[in-house]
Amino acid sequence: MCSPFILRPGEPPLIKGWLPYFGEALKLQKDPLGFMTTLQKQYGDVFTLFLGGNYITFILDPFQYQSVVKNQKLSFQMFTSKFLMRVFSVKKMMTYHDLNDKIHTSYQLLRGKHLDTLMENTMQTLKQVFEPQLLKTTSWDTEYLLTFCSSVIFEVTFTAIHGNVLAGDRKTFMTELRDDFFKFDGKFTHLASGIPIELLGNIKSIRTKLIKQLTTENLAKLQGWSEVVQMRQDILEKYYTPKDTEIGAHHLGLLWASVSNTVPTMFWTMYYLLRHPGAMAALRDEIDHLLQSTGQKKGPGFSIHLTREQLDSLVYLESTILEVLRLCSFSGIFRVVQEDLTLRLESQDCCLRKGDFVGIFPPVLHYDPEIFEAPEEFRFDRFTESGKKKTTFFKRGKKLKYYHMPFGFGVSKCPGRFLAIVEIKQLLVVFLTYFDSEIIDDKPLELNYNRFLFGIQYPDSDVLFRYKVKS
Ligand code: HEM
Repeated sequence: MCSPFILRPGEPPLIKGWLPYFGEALKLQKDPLGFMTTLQKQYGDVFTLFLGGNYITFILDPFQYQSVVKNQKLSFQMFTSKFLMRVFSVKKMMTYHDLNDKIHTSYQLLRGKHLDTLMENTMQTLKQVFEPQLLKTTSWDTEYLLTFCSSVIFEVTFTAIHGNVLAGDRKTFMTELRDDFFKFDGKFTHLASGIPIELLGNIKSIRTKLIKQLTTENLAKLQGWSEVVQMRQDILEKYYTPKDTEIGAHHLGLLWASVSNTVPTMFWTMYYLLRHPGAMAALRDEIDHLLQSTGQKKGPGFSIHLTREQLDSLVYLESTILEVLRLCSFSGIFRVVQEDLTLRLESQDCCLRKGDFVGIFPPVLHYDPEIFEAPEEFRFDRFTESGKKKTTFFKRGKKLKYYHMPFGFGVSKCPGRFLAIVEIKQLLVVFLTYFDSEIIDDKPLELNYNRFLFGIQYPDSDVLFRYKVKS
């Protein structure tokens, strides 16, 4: 869009703010939901916001999302290529569009029977992580909850997807990689918003180090790559020479996608359970019942084994995770307008300009009191009905197709969603079966909106909790 900006007929109302470049970004970051719902009351379900140098037309009515999903002239690829370049320094996606398509085909290896193998690997790593604890006496261990979740999720996910480090170096390798990863991840929104990496202290050298760890040569030192990494590598080798470090940048992208949202989801799930003993007790009951009905006794060592179907039968466990995602996801879903066009919505036609963005902001849906009663409250059984999974939610008396969108939608829907949920379920089953736990800092936490528009939000501080092997 050219400046000074003059609205053309058919274009939605524009809210520019007074700050050059940032526009309304600071207000949105301070209170994303409050700000968006105020604008919705004032301007309706369709309006354009000027944010960080971009014009983004938000469509807030969930019955209109379909028009965005179906429109072929709204591109996700253009959005994602720029993002990969800024954050991970992956350059080839900008020019080789078929590379993106090929990589997408590899994501089928994150579901179906392939997921069973990933689950097996996850259980093996959980065993490695927790077995030493189980052999300890029953004294309490005190830890920070976010630190605990980051460490376990990083190790479990990295090992399931990228493989295992040969014994000996394993712990040192994992600790160093994890620490570098979270330092890099801490500056992720800066990078995504286009701040040059040179202005971010030592992040450039940390990113270079991470990329190097994941180049062809170093990846080859890991054992048991998942099928998705194997296929990604095969595809990349057709586009790059084996020594090209950009291969490592692609793998860093996958590592980031697999860890960065799973960690805060795990954190909030544990946190809500620790602060809601009724929910914790209901989940323990559900898990105990399943273990009994599958003839599994909790012995002294680590012996649980559950299939995917058995995990899926834990409806209260799943509902708890869905509820956490509803409360803590502040992702935006974006598409780039490829040419001037008119989006036909039920209530109006909406003219859009080439190069601008269309955005959907699911938190407005997730916190809509017409869809979710008392939306601010954590209700672990919200996604259950008569002991079964609940999938029908209504607005204006009409059944909603989209009511829960922490994983995005359409072409960009998260391909790792099944793995993320299974992994969190496995960790919770292990943790609730073998350990008693208590929160120590019983202070209420808030979401820190540093990553608003990008996934699950982190808490504004860490909290202490303690756990011990059940006697
Ligand atoms: C609770 C955990 C997770 C959440 C909330 C989450 C959420 C998301 C969201 C919102 C997107 C972007 C959608 C968009 O821009 O429209 C995405 C993309 C992606 N996610 Fe996840 N994700 C999670 C875990 C995982 C895991 C475990 C993996 C494993 C590999 C993964 C792999 C990916 C990939 C590869 C993409 C990019 C897809 C593309 O380029 O189209 N995610 N995820």
